[in-house]
Amino acid sequence: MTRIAIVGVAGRMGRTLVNAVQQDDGATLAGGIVEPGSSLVGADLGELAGAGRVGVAAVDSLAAIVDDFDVLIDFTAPRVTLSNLAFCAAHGKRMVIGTTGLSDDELAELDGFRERLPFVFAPNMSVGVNLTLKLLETAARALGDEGYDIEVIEAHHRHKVDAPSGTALKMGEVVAESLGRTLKEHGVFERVGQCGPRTDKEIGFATVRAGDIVGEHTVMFATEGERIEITHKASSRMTFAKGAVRAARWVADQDKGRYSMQDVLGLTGSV
Ligand SMILES: NC(=O)C1=CN([C@@H]2O[C@H](COP(=O)(O)OP(=O)(O)OC[C@H]3O[C@@H](n4cnc5c(N)ncnc54)[C@H](OP(=O)(O)O)[C@@H]3O)[C@@H](O)[C@H]2O)C=CC1
Ligand SMILES: O=C(O)C1=N[C@H](C(=O)O)C[C@H](O)C1
Repeated sequence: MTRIAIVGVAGRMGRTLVNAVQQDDGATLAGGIVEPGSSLVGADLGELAGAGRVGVAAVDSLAAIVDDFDVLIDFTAPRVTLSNLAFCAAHGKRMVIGTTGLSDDELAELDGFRERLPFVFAPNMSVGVNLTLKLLETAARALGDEGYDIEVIEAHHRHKVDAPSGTALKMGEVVAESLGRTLKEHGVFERVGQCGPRTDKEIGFATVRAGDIVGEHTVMFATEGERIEITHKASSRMTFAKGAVRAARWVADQDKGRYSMQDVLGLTGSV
């Protein structure tokens, strides 16, 4: 039985994760962390998540539950996640990280933990998106150098704080790598005013923020006379949460290292 603690347990993903852990026979809910000083300290995690009383109270520090859990699931914010990595590395814990919006420097800092603890880091934990990454690799190899323009379009709820989404960036990276390009050189993240026609090799990104959209991603391959669109639509956060719990059970048996959802799902290859 994997003992799981959830940080950011009052958030959209945190609450969904409580339900996902409760529904998983191989996992047990060992703790939940809210922001320091939060009025939710002491609240029952199940009641917080609308899952009924579970008898585990929210705390506001990892130190308060350090002996209770094996794996920490973290869907919060970049600086919070990096601080939790340091804590988990120092205390022999494992992590599953879904946080997006890390800067290049923050990504380098995160990567530095690969020799200090086992952790899974993925911008999208759904099985569907991770399969889509494989489809994109195949499509890019077949179409990308044949005059097809590549655009990535994503839509999310009005509360999302980072853009483009981590998933959109990952999709762009997979396509770029398959074609020997980089997003640094070929990514186009803004078009406004007299920006001129598109160049052949650019990979464009477009972002929608509206209402309660859970998460939608399309990669378009367009040329004269036809257009191929590969789309994934999430309609419930439970798809991410179930993936994260699966990753937590998996990482509990791994050696130190940084892993992706491709590793968890056994989808071999470069993504
Ligand atoms: N990889 C994946 O599959 C997915 C990734 N995500 C990513 O997960 C992240 C969170 O998304 P979402 O749940 O929608 O965001 P929310 O804002 O709903 O949740 C984040 C939570 O973290 C809490 N928090 C902030 N600082 C701390 C701290 N120091 N200690 C404990 N808790 C803290 C916040 O508390 P407070 O409200 O008090 O500020 C909030 O409850 C985003 O980066 C998002 O992109 C989302 C869905 C799927
Ligand atoms: O913030 C969200 O909600 C989501 N974020 C992730 C991302 O940035 O890709 C994954 C999912 O699309 C939902």
